[in-house]
Amino acid sequence: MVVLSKPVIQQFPVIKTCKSATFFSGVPLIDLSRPDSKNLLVKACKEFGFFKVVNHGVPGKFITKLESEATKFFSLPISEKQKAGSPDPFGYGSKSIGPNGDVGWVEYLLLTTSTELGFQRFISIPGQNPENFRCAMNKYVSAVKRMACEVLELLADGLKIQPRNVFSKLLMDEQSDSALRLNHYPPCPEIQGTDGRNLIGFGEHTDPQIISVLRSNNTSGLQISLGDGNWVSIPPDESSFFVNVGDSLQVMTNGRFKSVRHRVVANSLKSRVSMIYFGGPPLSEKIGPLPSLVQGEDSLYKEFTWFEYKKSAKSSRLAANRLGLFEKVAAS
Ligand SMILES: C=C1C[C@]23C[C@@]1(O)CC[C@H]2[C@@]12CC[C@H](O)[C@@](C)(C(=O)O1)[C@H]2[C@@H]3C(=O)O
Ligand SMILES: O=C(O)CCC(=O)C(=O)O
Ligand SMILES: [Fe+2]
Repeated sequence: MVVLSKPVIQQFPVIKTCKSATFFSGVPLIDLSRPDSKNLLVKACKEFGFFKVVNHGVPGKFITKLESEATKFFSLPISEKQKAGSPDPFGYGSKSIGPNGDVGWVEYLLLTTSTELGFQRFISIPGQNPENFRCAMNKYVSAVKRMACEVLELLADGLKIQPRNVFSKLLMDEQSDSALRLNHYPPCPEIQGTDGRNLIGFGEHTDPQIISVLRSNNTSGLQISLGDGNWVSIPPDESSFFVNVGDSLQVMTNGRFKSVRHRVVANSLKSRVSMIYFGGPPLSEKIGPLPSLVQGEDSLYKEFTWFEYKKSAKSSRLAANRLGLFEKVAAS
């Protein structure tokens, strides 16, 4: 008996974005070697919650090494990749994102950066040298974390708040709950010629953590919401990093910085590989608007621990407004 499966386009969410072929030219560009970057950073976080970083100090060889380890992993047969375990919360996932029914044209590895646990998954995978992977991941994560901390310290300076490590200390903490995600979006030839319709690779969402640092190969796909209902496509740049403000930083800055809504659409011809570092606080850390940022204004959010927020995020759909539950109701 021949079993005919439904075309991909009928199995995955599609969106209509006629303007996806034109790239957005307004992405704030932050040159970390320039002395004026702190003010530009603050402006970018207020306006978009998103920016591109150049002169970032992350050695190119760390980037290429981890990308090649990721590519090697994704080219293994599915039965081998599944030996990394399912992503509950750390492991290999394909087409399903999170525990609540979200799907996308993507496969990924989700790993914790904090303990050996992140690498143990690789011990049993034939064709994957765990030591090479561990080394590539360690070097990449340390360098990206250093850059993320520099950005966070410049942001504290730009906001004129003290101490300047008020945000970065959360990532530097030994207990920091940070993660690394390696995403692979295979090309999807079926969508070619399906006029203005795009297959969802990773559906729209905001990142719950403090800051996310994304690097991808030169394949397009990332889009951000401008907050006015319009979505724009981000031109890929393999030598730069893209940074997202996460929900926790939006809360700590009492809404000054915007946690950017973003998504990825699949490409019909080229494969996209992205590597995202999610800088999160320790699980027991209390997250709330910083007292120095609520002087003379209302505090917009209730305080929560990162554990509480993660728990609540875990039971939400990808596109949910997760911060809604923690917003204070304005007094009338
Ligand atoms: C649908 C989900 C996937 C996610 C956990 C969640 O329940 C809601 C938040 C999602 C997200 C988005 C950013 C990151 O990719 C991620 C690792 C995170 O911290 O929150 C994912 C979660 C996931 O894939 O488990
Ligand atoms: O893969 C990408 O380019 C972005 C994915 C993303 O937003 C995420 O993993 O949270
Ligand atoms: Fe994201």
